[in-house]
Amino acid sequence: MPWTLRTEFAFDSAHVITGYDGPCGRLHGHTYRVQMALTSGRLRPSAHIQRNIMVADFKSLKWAKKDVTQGGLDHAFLNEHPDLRDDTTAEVIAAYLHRETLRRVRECLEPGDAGEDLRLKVTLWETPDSSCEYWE
Ligand SMILES: Nc1nc2c(c(=O)[nH]1)N=C([C@H](O)[C@H](O)COP(=O)(O)OP(=O)(O)OP(=O)(O)O)CN2
Ligand SMILES: [Zn+2]
Repeated sequence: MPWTLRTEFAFDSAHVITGYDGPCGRLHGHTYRVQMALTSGRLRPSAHIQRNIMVADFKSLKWAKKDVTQGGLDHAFLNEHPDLRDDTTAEVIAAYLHRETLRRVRECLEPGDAGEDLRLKVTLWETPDSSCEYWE
């Protein structure tokens, strides 16, 4: 694929891995770091520009850094999130970020463009030395 768009951001959230026999089973928080890598075989317009000059708008990959009251994951209690609930591992959060980001990117495509060439890899760091990658 000719283009890979990469962007990184962070969000701060609290969580409990429900049922975990150890410290992660108690309420605690992380500054999660995320890298989104979106590969594409062609360039497209975005919500802000009509010419075919973007893989996707960087803004569309960074929705999760918004406050939880604005639809993101910042300053959230992740266990209250309807897509996460008890299972707030890095694996489950990374899969959710992947699913929701691709849904949002596809929602912005022009009629007739299914975005079959788009491939997304999400890397989520829960701590500076522990991360999870999710891609299809
Ligand atoms: N496969 C997974 N294992 C663990 C996860 C996870 O999401 N997936 N999460 C946790 C806890 O949330 C914990 O807060 C993070 O674990 P860890 O990297 O061990 O963090 P520490 O900084 O506390 O590590 P130490 O090196 O032990 O100090 C646990 N496991
Ligand atoms: Zn944790």
